[in-house]
Parts: sequence; C-alpha cells; structure tokens
Amino acid sequence: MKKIILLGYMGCGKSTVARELSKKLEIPFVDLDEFIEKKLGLSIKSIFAEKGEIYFRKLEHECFVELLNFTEPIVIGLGGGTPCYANNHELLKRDDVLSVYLKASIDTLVGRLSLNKNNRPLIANKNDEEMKEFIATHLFERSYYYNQAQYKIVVDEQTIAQTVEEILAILT
Ligand SMILES: Nc1ncnc2c1ncn2[C@@H]1O[C@H](COP(=O)(O)OP(=O)(O)O)[C@@H](O)[C@H]1O
Ligand SMILES: O=C(O)C1=C[C@@H](OP(=O)(O)O)[C@@H](O)[C@H](O)C1
Ligand SMILES: [Mg+2]
Repeated sequence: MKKIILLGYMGCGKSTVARELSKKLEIPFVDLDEFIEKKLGLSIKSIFAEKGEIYFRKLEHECFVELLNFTEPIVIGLGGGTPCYANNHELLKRDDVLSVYLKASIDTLVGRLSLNKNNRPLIANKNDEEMKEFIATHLFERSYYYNQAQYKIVVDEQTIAQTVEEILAILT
C-alpha cells in the first residue's frame, strides 16, 4: 500500500481526518507537527518563538523525508505549510505516495481557526477580521503548491466521516 499524505491549509482537517482514516485502514498515523514536537521536545509554538520559522521549515523538510523513508504503510498529516517550502511539493508526486489536498474555503477556514488558533503561531495574534484577510492572501499564495497533490477533495460541506469515505473510495 502507498503512503497516504493529507495536505492543505491550517484548519482544513488534515490531523483530524488522517487520524480517523488510519483507524479505518488499521495502519499507523503520524502527524508531521507531532513528530517534530516529539523529536525536539518542544511545541510548534515554542519552536517558532525560540528558534524561528526558517529553523522550523528546515526541520519540517528533514522530518518529512524521514517519514517518506518508512517502509511500512502509513497515513501522514502534513503541516499547512509543508508543501510550500524546500521543494516538498515535488515529494507529493512520488509513485509510492498517494497525496490528497483537503480543499476548504476561506469562510470554512476562518470559522474553524478562530476557535482554534492559539497553537498556530502564524495566526495566534490575529483577530477575526485580520485572520480573514491573512488567510485569503496566504491561501492564494499557497494554492499552487497544494494543487500539486495527486487528488483533491472539497471538504466544506463534508463531515469528517464523509471525507474519510472519499479517501477510501480513491484507494479502492
Ligand atoms: N468536517 C470537518 N472535517 C474536519 N475537521 C473538522 C470538521 N468540522 C470541524 N472540524 C474541526 O476543525 C478542526 C480541524 O483541525 P485540524 O484537524 O487540526 O486541521 P489541520 O491539521 O488541517 O490544521 C478540528 O478542531 C476539527 O474537529
Ligand atoms: O500553515 C503553516 O505554515 C503551519 C501549519 C501548522 O500545521 P496545521 O496545518 O496542522 O495547523 C504548523 O505546521 C505550523 O503552525 C505552520
Ligand atoms: Mg494539523
């Protein structure tokens, strides 16, 4: 079985959907952010604050490559920025991976992230209005990279279970 990689903007549901998908498939789930946090013994928030974003991006690339070198089947939830740095988007096209972009609209993302921004250093200090403006621009800049995924699912009207089912349908 190929390694399954979920990508997309912060709040699109990568971590949540990847966890549920791994249960259904009975294969391990690794969240790239959690893998990095365990490796350093620091939260993503602390890595950004203490070491800076460039340091994080280098580490994120190394950890992504390390996960891709696992030989067993695995579901990987990327961080929102992963495909957009260090040519990581090229790795989404490998024959041994199945990459899926979970595409969410600006309104969906703002709705989810405004309740859930404290551990996301890029948006932690923004109010709802600033966040909408930021996400609109940022999503536009990042879309090129997200669209390098092999598959795309529009998740706005979907429950977590429905998104999982769509990914399972791709696999069959
Ligand atoms: N239909 C849905 N699909 C995925 N996540 C959803 C959905 N509805 C609400 N959520 C919530 O949105 C948040 C998505 O966060 P998360 O999985 O951490 O996203 P990401 O890892 O892409 O940043 C979670 O709190 C999750 O419970
Ligand atoms: O979009 C980004 O650049 C980031 C997304 C985060 O992951 P989630 O998409 O899981 O929130 C995390 O990797 C870090 O805060 C940076
Ligand atoms: Mg996540």
